[in-house]
Amino acid sequence: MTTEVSKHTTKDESANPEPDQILSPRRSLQLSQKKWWISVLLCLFLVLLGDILVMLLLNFFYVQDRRGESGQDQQYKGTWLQSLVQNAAFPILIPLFFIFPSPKRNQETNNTSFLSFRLIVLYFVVGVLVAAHSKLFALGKLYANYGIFTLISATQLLFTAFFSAFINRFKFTRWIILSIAGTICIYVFGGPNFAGEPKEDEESYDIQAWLTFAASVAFALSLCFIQLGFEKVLVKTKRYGNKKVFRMVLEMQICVSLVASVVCLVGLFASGEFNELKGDSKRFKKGETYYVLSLIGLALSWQVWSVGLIGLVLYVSGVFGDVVHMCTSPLVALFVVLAFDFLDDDFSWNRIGTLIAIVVALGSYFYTLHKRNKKKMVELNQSENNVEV
Ligand SMILES: Nc1ncnc2[nH]cnc12
Repeated sequence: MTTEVSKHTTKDESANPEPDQILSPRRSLQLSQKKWWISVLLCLFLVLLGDILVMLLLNFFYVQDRRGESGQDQQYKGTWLQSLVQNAAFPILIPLFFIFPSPKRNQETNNTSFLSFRLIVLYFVVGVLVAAHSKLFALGKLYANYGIFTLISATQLLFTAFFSAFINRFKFTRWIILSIAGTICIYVFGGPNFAGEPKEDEESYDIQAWLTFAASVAFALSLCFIQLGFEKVLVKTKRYGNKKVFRMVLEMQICVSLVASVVCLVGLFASGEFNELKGDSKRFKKGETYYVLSLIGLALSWQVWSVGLIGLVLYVSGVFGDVVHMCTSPLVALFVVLAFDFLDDDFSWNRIGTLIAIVVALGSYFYTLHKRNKKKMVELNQSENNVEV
């Protein structure tokens, strides 16, 4: 399988040995697999942290902004701003991009172009998809009951699996299928409450369904194209040799967010929403300073989430990234229950059940990854034995 688990040793690397390759191939593979597990766990933690912070701050924002009390039709406004906030804090990643190391320079990585035409097209397409799902999810959340939003947005994992099968030639194992099924149940039954829901007489389920379906498709496609970009396009620039390094995640996130932010900025001005910002900040219960601070906090939290998610796509796959994102739902709900006291929210039995189910859903995916790593080790041992004979 080529789409999952980085190819730990390649011909190119053996031609230009780095410290790892001076060790025996077996030890070197062991080390790179250990590094790979640490990277995966770190990205998983970033997705969890990002998901929790985003939902806490979004709830804070919608509790404070009193849009239902304004007397005008404010309920569905402010979504260009929300989608801009989801993407706009990417400049904080630029210093990190220069801090994180690139693979050591060698003949292959020396004379390489920074951007190729295909890479520019990829960043543009993914940027537009990200802007689209940011805007559509932001709108979908406001049109009706959040439980229905969750139910429909659970299709994002089905779409991701479907598109991955074609675009990334993703191979399913029975453990991955179990993990996907478990994740959908966890997401549907364990989700948090959301303070931006409209009053019952304002709910519009039809519009919500279409917006959320479209958002789920755009989100799934963006994950698959990001994976394709890492495996087939970014690799071809040869800037990173044949390695999967964290710098690639930062490059992808910075370039994609730049495009998405431009699209959202155009939307913000073209829709006239920009002129309403002053009124929005004045309506905020805690005052303008908290309005600005909550938006800054949201923008930073979205970056944490995105970097973790794109990291999981790089190290594992788009399907795994989505599984992790959706599995965080009950933990997000737990933090929302602890932090807010609205809608008689409590951590009910179904949520406790989904918390336990996370172990099964993530465990079965991890089992597949562990088996693949083990298979690589066995193959290496066999090839070493063959050489010795
Ligand atoms: N993937 C996603 N699922 C649900 N809500 C989202 N908001 C932004 N991205 C989302």
